[in-house]
Amino acid sequence: MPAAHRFEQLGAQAARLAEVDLKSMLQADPARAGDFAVRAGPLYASFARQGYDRAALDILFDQLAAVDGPGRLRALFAGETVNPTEARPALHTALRGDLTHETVARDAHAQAQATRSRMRGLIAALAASDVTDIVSVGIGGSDLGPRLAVDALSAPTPDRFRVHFLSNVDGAAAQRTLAGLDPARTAVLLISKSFGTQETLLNGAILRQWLGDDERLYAITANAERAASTFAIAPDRILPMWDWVGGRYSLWSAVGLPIALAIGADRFDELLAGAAEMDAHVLDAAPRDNLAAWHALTAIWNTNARGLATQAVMPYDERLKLLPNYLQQLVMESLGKSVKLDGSPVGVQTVPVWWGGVGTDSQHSFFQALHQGTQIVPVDFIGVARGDDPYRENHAALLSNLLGQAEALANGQASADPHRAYPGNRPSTMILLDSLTPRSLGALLALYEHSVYLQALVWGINPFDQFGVELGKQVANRLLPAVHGEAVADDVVTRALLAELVKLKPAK
Ligand SMILES: O=P(O)(O)OC[C@H]1O[C@H](O)[C@H](O)[C@@H](O)[C@@H]1O
Repeated sequence: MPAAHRFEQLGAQAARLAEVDLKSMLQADPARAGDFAVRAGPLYASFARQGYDRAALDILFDQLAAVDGPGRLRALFAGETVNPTEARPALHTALRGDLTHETVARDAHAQAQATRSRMRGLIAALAASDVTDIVSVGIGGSDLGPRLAVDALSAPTPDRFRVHFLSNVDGAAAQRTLAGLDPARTAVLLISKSFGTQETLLNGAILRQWLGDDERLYAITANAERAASTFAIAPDRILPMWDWVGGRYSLWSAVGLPIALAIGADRFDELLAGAAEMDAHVLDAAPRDNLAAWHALTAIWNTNARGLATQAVMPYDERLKLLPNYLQQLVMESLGKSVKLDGSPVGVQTVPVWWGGVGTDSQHSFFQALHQGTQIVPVDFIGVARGDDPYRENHAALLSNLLGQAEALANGQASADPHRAYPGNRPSTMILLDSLTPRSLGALLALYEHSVYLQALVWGINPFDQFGVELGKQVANRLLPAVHGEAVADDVVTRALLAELVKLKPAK
């Protein structure tokens, strides 16, 4: 059956269920609470509050079968060219496990292992030195994953190194990062797959000058030549990346060095092991027992059957507050496409806008709109069973808020006063972690990676390229002389704005 017909079938299911609300679906079929849930390693996820029923789920799982989900997962792990527009495999799974006997994946895994032993050597050398602070310079995939994992997994007071991140090209970011740091006790990591990223090159130049000494300057890159030529970094201080690892899938590689410095090499290995455990689950579990399949098909349901334009992610754990930022890149850079692999239009909606914030803070800002606004926003709630802080009453309150919000969104509450009525019927997925550890975080992030891959299969798009980010960079580069006042911009609006910038700039 052509893809267009499959999406029409989904639309018909949504139309059939349009007048049925979650509360009555659960009343009619209370076994959903147990049946619409999947456990995988340290994670448990409940999809019981999504607006599909068993018949609609059958159609959804048919979608995955129609695009050979299991076969295409094997192709990903085996190192087949799953990124055809750049003629590359995407072997992030080989960075953390050894799940295929194919030569390409085996070689990738061996290179990753060799690099991890070099990382251990570097960490040991830095630990034996006077260095107390690490500045990690990178942006996008060379920043968001390490930043999230360091924030999520660091002890309340640093074990050995204080790790700082510098990404924005705004000089204020460099100024703030460096304030209070001592160059003699700081090591700098320049992380850039391409070593051609403007932000990282400019900030790298600032940091190199500030350090005044190349000894504590390191690079993690797939372009060692450029790191050596532009920053004179010696080969023993350059760790490799490879073109078979996408930037937003790279925290498992040497890009994760800030993580390993912050939490130790053993715990970094546990993060990889947690991801590998999820990889094994996703590869081996039948579609109906497969957490990534459920998660991906839920996204397809909300986007294509229900036409929902945004998706929120709400971690109820302060340590996961950067998860929405990380997922915005992983999901939206991967799935923000409108053409299929063959260049033809997808013909249906692809990625919704991903956004979110930490609970409970978000309850006091935008949850009003989730409960009573006109837009239906599906939510991924993320909770952690065991808290690690000493404040047990706070953790109980946190969990009751997590459960309470999801329940209130689903069930609503009638009132004679329309201002005080809660319509309910607002869908959410609940993802629970046993505790926040390297293992569970690794599993959670790998789950999202695989969900993204499966969504891309259903839409027929390439989740591993990101040509959309290039044009803006090119135009910005062209405009640099005009910003310096050395050229005139071609575009009439840009020209007017540049003139206003000159007028607005206060004289010193
Ligand atoms: O690691 P780099 O080559 O410096 O790239 C950093 C980031 O910038 C690019 O523009 C892409 O949008 C990202 O996918 C990438 O992670």
